[in-house]
Amino acid sequence: MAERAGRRCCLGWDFSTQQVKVVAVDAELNVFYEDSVHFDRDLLEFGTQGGVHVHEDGLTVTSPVLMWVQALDIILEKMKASGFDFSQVLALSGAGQQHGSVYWKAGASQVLASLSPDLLLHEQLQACFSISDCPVWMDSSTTAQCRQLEATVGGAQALSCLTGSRAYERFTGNQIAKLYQQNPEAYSHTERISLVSSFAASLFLGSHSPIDYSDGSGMNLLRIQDKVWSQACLGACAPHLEEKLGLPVPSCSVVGAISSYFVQRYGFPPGCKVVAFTGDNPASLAGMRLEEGDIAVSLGTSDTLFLWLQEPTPTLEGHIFCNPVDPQHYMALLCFKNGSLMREKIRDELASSSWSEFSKALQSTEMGNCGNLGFYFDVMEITPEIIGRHRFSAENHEVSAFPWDVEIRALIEGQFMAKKIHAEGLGYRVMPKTKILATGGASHNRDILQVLADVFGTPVYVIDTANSACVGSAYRAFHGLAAGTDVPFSEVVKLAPNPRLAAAPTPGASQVYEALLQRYAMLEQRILTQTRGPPE
Ligand SMILES: O=C(CO)[C@@H](O)[C@H](O)CF
Repeated sequence: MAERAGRRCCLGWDFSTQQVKVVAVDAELNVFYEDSVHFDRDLLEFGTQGGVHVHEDGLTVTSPVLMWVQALDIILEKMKASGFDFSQVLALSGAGQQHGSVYWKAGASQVLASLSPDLLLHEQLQACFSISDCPVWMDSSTTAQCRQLEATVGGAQALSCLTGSRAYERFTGNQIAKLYQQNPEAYSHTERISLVSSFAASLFLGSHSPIDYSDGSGMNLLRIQDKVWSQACLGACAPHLEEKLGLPVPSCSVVGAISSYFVQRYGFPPGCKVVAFTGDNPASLAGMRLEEGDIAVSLGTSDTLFLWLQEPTPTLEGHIFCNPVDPQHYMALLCFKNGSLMREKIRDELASSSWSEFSKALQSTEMGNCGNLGFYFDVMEITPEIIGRHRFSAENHEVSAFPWDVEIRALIEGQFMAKKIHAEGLGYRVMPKTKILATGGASHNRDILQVLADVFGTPVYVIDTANSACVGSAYRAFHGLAAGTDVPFSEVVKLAPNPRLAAAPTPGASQVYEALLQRYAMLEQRILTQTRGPPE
């Protein structure tokens, strides 16, 4: 993309599972430069698939830290070769895949502080890590450590109230516990443990960057109410852990100025500020400019809900994180595994694999589906843990089949009623100004979005989130420039392009779904009781 001279800007980085990506955003919040390096395609020597190595046990999943370092070298050299004017960069921030962890070997901080501008980063950091393969969010090898952690603090619900989530295998505290137990020598040679986000920030800082509150909430270690490490959780995972983590900081913090390496090698201005990096999902919330009371619904293979919460109600489902743009508030993530996976299966089975036929079924059936309700989980659902297809008549009798058009509406209404019910279980409440931001493949189907608007009783907007973590990071960098002035994030990003209205709730929708939602919740509990016994 051509670069106009003298364009003051901020950079937003994303160290995601499959690539490192960067965008440059100008003062009018226009994205005018973007680039990326794909690990599988551009760094073949590391031999990753989807950016990771799945180990023989089928549970352990890691990524090579030097692959991430080398990817940054490649992008910066590409930007330099393209004539990008680094001298115009006022600040930068970034995102990293959540939960992953990087283990810096003793002495690394001295190397970071004295990098030679004549060499690439990866040529100088080869010996700076006590383990070269970092556990990432797809790892599920720490079940024993999860049970130990929950037992230490009084159970799963107690851990959720403390840290925002019950113990999850991918969460960093459990990964650190596993490393300490299985490789104590590497652990003892580790001077600092970073998340992927704070590791990336450290490269730009030339020193160890602190972990921010929002990404730190994905570790099962941070007390989300008072934003300090939980001594009980630290002690349950590994000794001397607090000194290896450093103190967490507010996500909007300026953590320092860019290191001289980048000034001398690439021409960044010495005063270029580094704003704390955060997790990819918190950065996406910033990129979507979610506000209090809003919901973002990512309709992909699995569906993900991003919620903005004032007062969270931690449960055994979903995750509560500290909010990345408002230190007083929170965000929540809820994952529904049977997303497009089910929508496409039912489309193929009943609508001749045609979305237009699928839409006709939604257009020809009425809101509330004459009281028919369905639960469609061909793989074990996460929220809640149910599997199979379950259909109920208006009289709550389980039936074996619905007419094709009733089945299609029952699928979509059921998916969205589940989202509303479980979002409210986390403390979410629809507010008068609430809007839903829909993203992902299914957000291109207006009839599906109409059902979403009707079930929630709120307008649905569509927004392009292709670069949401990067763009959100650039927005957070601009917000960092205003640090100390109490300018709210929403004020900093008000010039950004607005989402487009896609569907408004049908008059009378709230009345229809108020009763149906209660039945759906009751029947969901009935299925859970039948499949796993009465609640504890
Ligand atoms: O584990 C996750 C969130 O809890 C994933 O969305 C990772 O952040 C993806 F990188």
